Amino acid sequence: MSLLKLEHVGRRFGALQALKDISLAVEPGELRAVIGPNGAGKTTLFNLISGFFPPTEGQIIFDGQPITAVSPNELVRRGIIRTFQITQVFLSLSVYENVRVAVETAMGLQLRPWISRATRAKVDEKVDELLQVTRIADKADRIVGEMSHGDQRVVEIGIALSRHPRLLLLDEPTAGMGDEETHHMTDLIRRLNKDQGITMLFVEHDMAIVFGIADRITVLDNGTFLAEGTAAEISANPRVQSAYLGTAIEETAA
Ligand SMILES: Nc1ncnc2c1ncn2[C@@H]1O[C@H](COP(=O)(O)OP(=O)(O)OP(=O)(O)O)[C@@H](O)[C@H]1O
Repeated sequence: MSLLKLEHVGRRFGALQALKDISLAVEPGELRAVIGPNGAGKTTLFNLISGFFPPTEGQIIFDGQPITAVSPNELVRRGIIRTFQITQVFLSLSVYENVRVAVETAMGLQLRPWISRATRAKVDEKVDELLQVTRIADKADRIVGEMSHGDQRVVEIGIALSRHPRLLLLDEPTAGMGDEETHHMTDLIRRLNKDQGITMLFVEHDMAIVFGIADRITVLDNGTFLAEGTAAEISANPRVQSAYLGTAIEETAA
């Protein structure tokens, strides 16, 4: 069974049809990229899946259940995690403290005046695990507000992981990053998908990343579904080339 399904989904904003008749299915364990030119509807698609607003047409199904009218908070509980949606990065706190607060919140401990030693040990263990997975343990004591943009986004992902995502939505995960940070983020996405089995949907403008790591790629154009397939299929698709990619693909292949 597909983890996520969109059936003829559309979204209007007044007279503007931002998305029209989008149907797609994401399988468990998939790493799916969503690409398209500016204004194609990628962010709108993420907003619909994460419950930020409902579709005006069609149906969204997650894990076999319709979620079209489910609130964002309930979707987080069910495992649809979008980085900015749950991100409460406290800039004045350290990486460790940020991840600890996230883990405590995910465990329902934030309002408890007192935490037992056993529970504290469990929290510490989970925080350590997340710092290891995201490979940011060596910066655990750094104040987040003083870190680079790339490191802050890695902390965001650590926080997202504390929620046990079943579907992780990443909106331009490498935007504004230098080469080294981009490499770290790309490697993290790949490891979370391949080693931890987290199903992911990511919007990305950097075609080298998209073609390098995505299992499948969905292409939107002007609010409509243009194509879907593997990197090889998409790069060979004449409709995609003429609508959008052309030179970007040639540059990536060169
Ligand atoms: N809340 C909104 N109210 C009105 N119009 C909106 C809203 N959100 C998006 N739109 C419009 O919907 C269309 C699709 O926008 P969207 O942001 O989803 O595209 P995108 O593919 O994410 O673009 P980009 O790559 O530039 O981020 C655009 O015409 C945009 O102006």
